Amino acid sequence: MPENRILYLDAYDSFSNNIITLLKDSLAVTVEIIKIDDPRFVLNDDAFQNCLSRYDAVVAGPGPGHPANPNNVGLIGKLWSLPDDCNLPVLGICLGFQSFALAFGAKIERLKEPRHGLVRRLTHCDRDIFSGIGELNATHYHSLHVRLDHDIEHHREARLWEPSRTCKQLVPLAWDVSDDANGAILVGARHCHKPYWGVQYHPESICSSGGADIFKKWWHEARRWNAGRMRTSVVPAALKTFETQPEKTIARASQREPSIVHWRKVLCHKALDVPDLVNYLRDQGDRSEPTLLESGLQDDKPVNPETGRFTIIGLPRTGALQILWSVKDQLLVIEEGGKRSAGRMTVLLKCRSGVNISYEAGLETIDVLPAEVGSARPDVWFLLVERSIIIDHVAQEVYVQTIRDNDQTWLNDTKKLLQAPANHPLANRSMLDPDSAGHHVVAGPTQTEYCAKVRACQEQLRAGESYELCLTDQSLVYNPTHPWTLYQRLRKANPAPFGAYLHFATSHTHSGMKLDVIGSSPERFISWSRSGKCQFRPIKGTVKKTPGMTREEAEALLSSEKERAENLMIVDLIRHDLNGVKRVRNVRVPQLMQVEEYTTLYQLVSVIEGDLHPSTPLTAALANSLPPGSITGAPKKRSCELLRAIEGLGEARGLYSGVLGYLDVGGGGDFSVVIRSAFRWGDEGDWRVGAGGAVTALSGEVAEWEEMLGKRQSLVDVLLGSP
Ligand SMILES: C=C(O[C@@H]1C=C(C(=O)O)C=C[C@H]1O)C(=O)O
Ligand SMILES: NC(=O)CC[C@H](N)C(=O)O
Repeated sequence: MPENRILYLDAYDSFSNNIITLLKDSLAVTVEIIKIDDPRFVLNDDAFQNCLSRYDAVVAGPGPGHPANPNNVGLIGKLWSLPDDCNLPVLGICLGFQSFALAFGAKIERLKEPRHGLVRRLTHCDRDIFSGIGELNATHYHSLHVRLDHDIEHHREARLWEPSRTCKQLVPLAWDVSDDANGAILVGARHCHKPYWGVQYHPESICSSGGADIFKKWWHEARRWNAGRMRTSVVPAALKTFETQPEKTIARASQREPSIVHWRKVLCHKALDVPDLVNYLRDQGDRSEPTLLESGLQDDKPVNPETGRFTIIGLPRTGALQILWSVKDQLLVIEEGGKRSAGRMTVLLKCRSGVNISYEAGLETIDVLPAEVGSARPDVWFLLVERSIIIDHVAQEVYVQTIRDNDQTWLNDTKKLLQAPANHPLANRSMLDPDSAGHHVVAGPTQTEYCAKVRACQEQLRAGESYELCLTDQSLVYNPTHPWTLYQRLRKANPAPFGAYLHFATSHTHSGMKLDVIGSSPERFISWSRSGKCQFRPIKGTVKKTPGMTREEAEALLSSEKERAENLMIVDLIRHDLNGVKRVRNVRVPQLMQVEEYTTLYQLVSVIEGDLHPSTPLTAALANSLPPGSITGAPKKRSCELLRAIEGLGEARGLYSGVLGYLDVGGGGDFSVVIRSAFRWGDEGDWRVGAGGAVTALSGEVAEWEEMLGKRQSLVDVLLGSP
C-alpha cells in the first residue's frame, strides 16, 4: 500500500471518481474522499485541521454552483486561510480553483457563453506544473471564470505570466486565448508563495490530453514544498489497520455460484415469429402473462446485433415471487403464491429475475427527494421468472430453459412445439385485435410551456449550477385497447434492440397493483457478464431522420460541437459512476461517439466498459449508477434537484427514464433505459409517455421542443391508432 495520502474534497461533482482514479493511477497514492459538507468538520475547524494533518496534499474538486456560496464549496473554502503550521499543498480543479482565486482577490464572473464539454487548446507558460507538458487539449465544464483584471488586449504576451495589479499573489500559468466571445480565460494559476495551484479545466476528461502529466508535475511541486518544510503526514495507527481490512472480503467470490438451469437447444424449421409464439403462450390458460424482452428485427436482421441479439420470453408462474419497493411509503413487499410479507431492502439485490426500477428509486440512491406524488407506486418491481424461451437472432438458435426442478416434461413439450413444422398451432396467430374506440391525448406539454422550461434550464446552466440538464415531460394518452395489441403495433412501427412488453400484477386482493409497459428503447443502460465485465452504452445526440437524409448528412450534423459536447459530458459522468464502484478495474471507452441509425432517428452512441473485481457483487455497477446519467444531466445530483423544480410535473417520472431488464440466474444482467416507451398503472386508464432531451447552453428552444416531439412520436402514433 502506498504511503502517500491525498485527501479529495468532493463538491458533489459527477466527475470526481475520474479524478481520483487518475490520481491513484498516475501518482501511486492513496486517495481518501470527504464531502465538502462533512458534518464532522464543517463546524469544527480543529477537527478539520487535525484531519488534514494525516495527508500529504489535498485536491479540491469541481462542482456545481458558485465559489462565493459557502453551501457550494463547504470545506474547500476553509483551505485558503489555514494557519501556517497546518498549511499543505492543494490542487483546485474548476470550482476548487475558483474558490482559491476568489480567496486571493480575483473576481468570479459569468462567461458570456458557458463552456460545457468543449475541448480547447491551451496556452501555457511551460513552467511549474505545466513545465515540459507540450501541447494540451483541455475539456472545459464551467459557466463562471476567474478574472484577474489582466488587460490582455493591451499588453505584450509576456505579461500574461505576471500577476495583475489587483491580484498580486496569483501567478497565471495557463490561458485559453482561443475564445472570441469570452476573451482570454485563465485556466491555470498558482499562489506566489503558498502551496496552492489550480486549473479551470478537467484534466481527467476522456477528451483532455496530458492529464496524468499535470498531476505528476503538481505532485512533484507538492512534495518539494512538503520536503522544504519537512512536513510529513501523520497517520494514526488505527487508520492503518482500518485500511487493510477490505482485503479480507476478496474471499466472497463464492457469491457468484450459478443456480442450476435445465435447458434444451431447439432446431427450428423456420425462424420463429415472436408474436405468433407469444399469442400461443398467452392462450395457455393457467399462467401469468408472458413477459417479453424483444430484440427488434428489420428485414429479418437485428436492428442492432450488439445490444439486440436475444429475445427473451419469460413465463412466470401464477403467484410467482415478486418483490416491490415503494419510495413514497418506504415499504418493501414480498409476495409469493398470493401471500405477502415484509422484508429488508437488502433482499433485493440477491434475487435474479425480471426487474423494473423507476427514476425515483434511482433518485433515492443519490439522496434526491422525488417530486411529491399522490399515491405510492412500486418503484422497484422484481418478478421471478422460472421458465423462459430465448431466441438468439444472430446464431439463429432457440433455447428453452427452466430453473424449476423436475421440469423435463415442460422442457420436452416446449421443444416439440417449437420444432414443429409450419402448419403447427403457432402459425398465423398474430391477428391484431381491432382498436377500441375513444383513444385520445389527455394531457401533454404545449410548445410555449416546454420552451419556457428549456430557458429555465439554460438560466441554471449560465449560473454554473449544472453543465447539462436532461429536460423531460410527460403526455397522457387514453387507449383502452389491450396492451398486447398496442405492443404488436409498436414493434412494427419502431423495432428496437430493447423492445418490451410487460404486465406486472400483484395478486393481493385488497391493494392489487398492476403495471403495463410497452417499450421500444434503443438505449442500453448497463449489461454485465457473469465474469464481471460491464458495459454502458449511453445515447446522447439526436438527429431526426427527415426524408432522404443520408447517413453522411446525419454524421455531419452529429459531429457538431453541441452534439459532441452533450455526449462527452455523459461519457465522463458514466466513467465516474463506474469508477465509483468498489475495486472496479480498467474503466475504458472502447467507442467514443459513433452514429447509430434507428427507424426514426440517428443517435450518437458511446461505450464505456470496466471489469468488476470478483469480490464485488455483480449488481454493484447498476446500483451505483442510478438514475441513468443520460436522462439526468451532469453533475447528476444537482441536475436532478433542478429538474425536479423545472419539470414541475407534480408527478413522478415513474418508470419513464428508469431502467428495465433482467438479472439472470448465472449472475449476468442487461438493462435498458426506459425511453420511447409507455406505461400505465392498472388503476388509471391513461398511458404515460415521457420524452425529452439534453439541454445545454448551446441548445435552441424550438429545436429542443421538436426533438422531444420526435422522440415521443412513435408511441403517440401507436396509442392514437395512427397507421
Ligand atoms: C430523454 C430521452 O432520451 C435521452 C436523451 C437523448 C438526447 O438528449 O439526445 C438521447 C437518448 C436518451 O438518453 C427520451 O427519449 O425521452
Ligand atoms: N466544473 C466546475 O467545477 C464548475 C464550477 C462552476 N460551477 C462553474 O460552472 O463555473
